[in-house]
Amino acid sequence: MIEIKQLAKKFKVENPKKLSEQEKKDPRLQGRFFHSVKDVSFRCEKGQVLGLLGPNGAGKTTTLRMLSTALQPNAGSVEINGIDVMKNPLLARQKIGFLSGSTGLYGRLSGRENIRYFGQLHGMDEGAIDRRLEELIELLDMADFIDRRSENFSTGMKQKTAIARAVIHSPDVVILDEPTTGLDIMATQTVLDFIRRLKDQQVPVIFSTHHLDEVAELCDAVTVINQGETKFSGSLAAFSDLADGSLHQSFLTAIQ
Ligand SMILES: Nc1ncnc2c1ncn2[C@@H]1O[C@H](COP(=O)(O)OP(=O)(O)OP(=O)(O)O)[C@@H](O)[C@H]1O
Repeated sequence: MIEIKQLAKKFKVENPKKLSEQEKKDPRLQGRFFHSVKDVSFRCEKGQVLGLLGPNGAGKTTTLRMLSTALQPNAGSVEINGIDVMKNPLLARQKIGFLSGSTGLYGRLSGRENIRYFGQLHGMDEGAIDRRLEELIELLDMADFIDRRSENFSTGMKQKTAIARAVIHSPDVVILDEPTTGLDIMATQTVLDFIRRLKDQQVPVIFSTHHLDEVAELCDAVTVINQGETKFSGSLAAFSDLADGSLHQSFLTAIQ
């Protein structure tokens, strides 16, 4: 189980001229600080998939980066199976698999070497890495390209490699930032099937997306954030009930 309560994160605005027109008008801009996340709370139980929704700039990536320990929150708490992530970041990192927006693969290494390297960083022995790699290569349909240098990978190949790398250590919780963005229909389906399999294995998955069809297909729970605040958090059924069965309309109702 993962629970986050009242998370907040502000960034110092180093150069106000670089802010977009939208950001200049955003009420989260207060003096020299932009309060990207002001009050975000949600909870994802064992075996649940939670979809994190919100318009561009709502604070989804910032929230997920705090969950994964990549960013230190200014306020609030994150707990994974009772462990306080902020007090135990090293332990938490063992428990979390995090796919960030930028895949950041080492181009000179093959897909397999990229994934293997992360297994080593997690302290796995070579036999365990090999076994898990074979499983992931099959699940994510990577056999055709896994031994090629990753610098020439397509977007889909990069994303699959990055997902495999994020979960090589069989984490207790998986956090995916827009895992299907830029993928073709088949690669998207492979990634969605992979998330479904994690759910079958009782691993909680939190993923951000702009695709409501993915939410309908996969999610048990939905959290909507807008301008850095949770606007809705509940079951998919409750989200659907916000409007007359159209998730698109539910989303618009939630952010208003
Ligand atoms: N390091 C930073 N410094 C300053 N502002 C930041 C920083 N990181 C994020 N922001 C700002 O915080 C806001 C929220 O950004 P975030 O990337 O979390 O949104 P998002 O919901 O993931 O958006 P999208 O759907 O477009 O990916 C944006 O206005 C962004 O410009």
